[in-house]
Amino acid sequence: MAAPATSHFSLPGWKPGSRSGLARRGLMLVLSSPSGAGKTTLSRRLLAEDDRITMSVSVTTRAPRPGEVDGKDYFFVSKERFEELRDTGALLEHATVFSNLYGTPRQAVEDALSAGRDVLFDIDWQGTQQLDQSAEQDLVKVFLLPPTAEDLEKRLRTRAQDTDDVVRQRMSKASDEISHFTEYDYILINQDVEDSLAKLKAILQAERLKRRRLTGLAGFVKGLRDAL
Ligand SMILES: Nc1nc2c(ncn2[C@@H]2O[C@H](COP(=O)(O)OP(=O)(O)O)[C@@H](O)[C@H]2O)c(=O)[nH]1
Ligand SMILES: Nc1ncnc2c1ncn2[C@@H]1O[C@H](COP(=O)(O)OP(=O)(O)O)[C@@H](O)[C@H]1O
Repeated sequence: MAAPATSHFSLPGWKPGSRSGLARRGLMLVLSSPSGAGKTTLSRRLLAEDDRITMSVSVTTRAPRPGEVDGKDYFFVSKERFEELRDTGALLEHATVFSNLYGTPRQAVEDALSAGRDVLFDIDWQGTQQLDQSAEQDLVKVFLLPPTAEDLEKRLRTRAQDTDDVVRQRMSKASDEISHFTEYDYILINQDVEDSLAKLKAILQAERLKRRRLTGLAGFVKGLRDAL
């Protein structure tokens, strides 16, 4: 006998009320770019508009910029504390960027993923390579490019949070950073924030539908076929 029309809501693997429907593994969305291309801006917008993704808050030995909040933008730590975290395996990946140490706390990422949430990372190419080795299947790698070199410099200057020396240092590293674009799955030329955000959301939506992430799919399809 055919099952009642609503019975698929109780099929294994189907989460009632969830917009995506099927239970799935959380994914790890990485945003990398040369400094000033717009990672922080896009990350904030995405987090504000998508309640299924959590930011991975990195630890760093860099000094806070004006307005940056400890525990929200970064965990600002001493070099000694950073080394202790790194040496006790508390970091999922770590790298030196612009003479400062940066790393991703492991526990928060594992907790979010096991709760079925997605995690957003603003990390450089070195960290991305390390995540690729440990979590390739869960990783979605997006690289942002500035539309022009002039735009990049203007953005670094209008952010007005770094000294002239720091801006110069970041501009001179930009070409090296950009050379890693081939290691990424998606490229966004960040000319217009709204347009880039729409594209980033489209990437996320499509990646969430990848068959291999849908842990509830086999049970759902089995239930569906049994009912046919
Ligand atoms: N590998 C790695 N890179 C990080 C991490 N956190 C931040 N970064 C990168 O470090 C670089 C400098 O970051 P930041 O000092 O905030 O400067 P900004 O990119 O100009 O905003 C950027 O490329 C970040 O993506 C981390 O936990 N791991
Ligand atoms: N598409 C864009 N068009 C114009 N300005 C932008 C755009 N994206 C970001 N910005 C500005 O550029 C500066 C650097 O952006 P930010 O998000 O801090 O870059 P990143 O995190 O990659 O270093 C900020 O002042 C930001 O408001």
